[in-house]
Amino acid sequence: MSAQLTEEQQRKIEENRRKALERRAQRLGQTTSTQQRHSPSSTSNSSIPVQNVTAIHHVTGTEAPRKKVFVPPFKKDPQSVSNQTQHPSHQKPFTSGNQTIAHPWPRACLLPFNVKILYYNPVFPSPYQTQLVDPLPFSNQHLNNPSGLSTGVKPVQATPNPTSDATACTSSSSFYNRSIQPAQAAVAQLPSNTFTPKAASAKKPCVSVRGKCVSHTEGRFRVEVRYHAQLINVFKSIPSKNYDPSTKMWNFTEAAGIPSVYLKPLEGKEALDLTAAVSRARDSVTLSAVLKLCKGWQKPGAVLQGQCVLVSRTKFEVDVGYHVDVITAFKQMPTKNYDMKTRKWSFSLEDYKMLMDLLGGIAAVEVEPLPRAVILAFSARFDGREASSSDVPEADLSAIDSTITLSLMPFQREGVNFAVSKQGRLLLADDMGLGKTVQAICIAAYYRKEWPLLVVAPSSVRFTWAEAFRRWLPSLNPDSINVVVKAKDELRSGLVSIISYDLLSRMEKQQQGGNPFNVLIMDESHFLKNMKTARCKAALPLLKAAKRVILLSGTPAMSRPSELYTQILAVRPTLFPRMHEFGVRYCDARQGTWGWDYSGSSNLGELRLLLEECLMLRRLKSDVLSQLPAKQRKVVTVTIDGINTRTKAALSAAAQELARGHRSKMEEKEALLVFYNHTAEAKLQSIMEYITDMLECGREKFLVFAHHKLVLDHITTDLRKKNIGLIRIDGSTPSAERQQLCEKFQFSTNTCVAVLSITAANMGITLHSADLVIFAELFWNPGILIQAEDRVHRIGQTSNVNIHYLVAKGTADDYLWPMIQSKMNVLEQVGLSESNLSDNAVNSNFHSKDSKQRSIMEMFQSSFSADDDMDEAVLMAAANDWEDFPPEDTSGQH
Ligand SMILES: Nc1ncnc2c1ncn2[C@@H]1O[C@H](COP(=O)(O)OP(=O)(O)OP(=O)(O)O)[C@@H](O)[C@H]1O
Repeated sequence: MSAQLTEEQQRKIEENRRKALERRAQRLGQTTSTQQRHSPSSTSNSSIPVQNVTAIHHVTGTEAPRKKVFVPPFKKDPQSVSNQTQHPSHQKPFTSGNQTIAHPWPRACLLPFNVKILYYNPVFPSPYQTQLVDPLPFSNQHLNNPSGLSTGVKPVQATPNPTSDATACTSSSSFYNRSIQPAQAAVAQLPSNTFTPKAASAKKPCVSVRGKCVSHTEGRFRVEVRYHAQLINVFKSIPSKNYDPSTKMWNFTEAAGIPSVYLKPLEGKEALDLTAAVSRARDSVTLSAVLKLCKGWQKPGAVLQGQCVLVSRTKFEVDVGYHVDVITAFKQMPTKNYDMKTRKWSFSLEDYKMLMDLLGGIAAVEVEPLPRAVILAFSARFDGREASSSDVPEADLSAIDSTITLSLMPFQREGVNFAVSKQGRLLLADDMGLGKTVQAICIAAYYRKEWPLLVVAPSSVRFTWAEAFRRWLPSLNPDSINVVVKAKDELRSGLVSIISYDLLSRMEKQQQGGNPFNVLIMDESHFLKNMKTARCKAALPLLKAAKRVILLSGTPAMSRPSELYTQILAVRPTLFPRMHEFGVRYCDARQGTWGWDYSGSSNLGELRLLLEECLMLRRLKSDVLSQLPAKQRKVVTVTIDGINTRTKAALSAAAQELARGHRSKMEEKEALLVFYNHTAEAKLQSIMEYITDMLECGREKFLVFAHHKLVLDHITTDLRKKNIGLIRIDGSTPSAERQQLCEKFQFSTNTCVAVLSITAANMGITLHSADLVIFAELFWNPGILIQAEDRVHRIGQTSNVNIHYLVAKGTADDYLWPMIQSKMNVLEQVGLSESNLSDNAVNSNFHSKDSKQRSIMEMFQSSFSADDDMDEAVLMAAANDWEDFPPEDTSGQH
């Protein structure tokens, strides 16, 4: 940096700084003395904020000339600076115990007029940060001050914690890392017996009420202070207030963080003393400081407010109205850029520090700095050091099954690299169908030595996960995969456990007791979006304990940024330890009568950049279309565990009947149909569960194909109950209506689902506004399935198409699916089917190893072989007729 600043630039900076100081001094009616202090020959005081000069030194990288050595104005000379931190008179305790100390100062002088209180600047800490105070994390930005008591204390961003935020804050030489942890600063650098109450009161003639913040219950602090009517009004205005009759004290949440306060008096002994008083001890602070921690704080005298916003990985923009000094400061920045269209100035991040210093010196203007999280995340760029490389290093996957590593598409491999570069903590937000499962398994396998692994997923895909592990990690013993299906099942019985969110919330006790799952995959992690839900409450302790956290969601936030908060917290707890900090910056937080409203959105571009830098990887289909097959089929293993005993009995009777053999071909077909029919009934619940999950996962438009009227009716009724917009086309839909229905689906945003009969709606209609087709049931003729798939996979489709086949174990699907697969492969070989099922979707586990079942399958194949001249209309009629039978007759006799 220093190399880039010419002498002329440095002179201008200095001149501008001096002008600003002069203006401020004039306002304070102290022009003469200030000017004296800033005369080039002066080596003592200055009213420029501490950070300004130190920051400039940092930027220039040169040894600070003597004349620039800044001495805080409340010090008489440099020697007194050391007095501030080392003088024995400061080494007495401020209070004894938690007693409230009555103070003789008049209330109106809670903060003396000549005390200038600045944000603690986590970015450019000054050498005087021994004055930092951690007033508990009382940090409560909700502390509002309608009484008008407030001046002077400004809420500050939390100090970065370099140790806890290893990924973002990697270099100890970074100036971010030099900042002092507020609490530590106060404790470490101020002797515990810094100040006596007597001394404090003697030196603070302007505080009428003195109190302190102390821990109350977990997550709350209370303010110990004697009665003060105006103060009570302030307390009452704080959303998290609570009055505890037993202690007769008010307590508040340690909500959104302002963990430190930096008071910097302009001049005068009182001011000095106040600063010292505030610095007393980590849990003790003048109450005035508490009262000033309000959102609406303004720099005294500031008439123009502005904001810094990150606009790219290397640039930030300052959004502020016109002010001549501001423009002058802007023009001094080496990387300045003015956009004529937006009329905004932007700069490279390495200019941030210098610019903020200059702007800080302009009293009439207050510019909100970039959030702490942004500064942490992009620390190397602020430092002027280029981030080592934007390329993510290649992870060594040699220890992982080659079945998976060799199958990864290039973008999936990049996903794994990204995850490893983030130490296995990430939110993988790839578009739906891009293979998040395969990437997550590969990432988890990279950390295999740290297992046990827990997968939490929507209940409809638990078994699909188990199948995926078997498919992709053949080295994993299948017996070590434990799908938890009942609340009383042992959660930790396998090396890999798979559980649904809902079941997890019913197993809380068990989880708390056991060893942590070091590696955690949370599928459809937006299920965690609401902190108050049971599923989120159950997941949070697991997330806290896990070393690796792999969140998967194609739609991490469905409608507002606040939905991202818990997911960010899960992956990077130190980024925004408190919701309020996140809410103010990205959710346009507004205080209402009943508390804060975080339902809005603000600074979204910056949020995206931040997430991408720290924890999130998102690729859209359009980004990787060239790597994708046009059609991607997936087998979703659903369970029929929840079916009633009657259906279960009927299903097994049908299976037995089919296995009995010795029958005519006609009898065989009938037996197969009965089995097929009972399968439909058995799958009803899981079909609906899967469709519901798809909707909850943000699938906006999709097709559901089924064969039986029973299934079509069930889906339609259930979706209508849920107020989901749908169209239905089956054999009874008049041809004249079909086109209308298709147009409704294509063009209406409210129509989400097309419920279609496999046989009646597999041709002649276009529904390519969707890119997902779900087959709730299978059908023995793959040609018909392919035709049905092509309702979305046709000219006009710009995306790749996902096809999900719902297959239930222990049903006719066990036989139908392999048959469909082999037939599709035949079709593909002759160029009639576009993607190879065995490559993309089929799991070999669907080939039953049971010899008896194999023979049934063969029978199926022969019964429904392409050569068979069976009249499908007859089959269909038989299948549909079946529904008219009362339950007791559905045991296969019809
Ligand atoms: N590299 C690959 N090789 C072969 N098949 C793949 C590969 N990646 C993904 N697939 C297949 O693509 C289909 C979709 O993948 P997957 O279900 O993991 O996507 P997803 O991103 O989790 O989708 P969703 O968000 O809808 O759950 C699956 O059948 C999967 O087996």
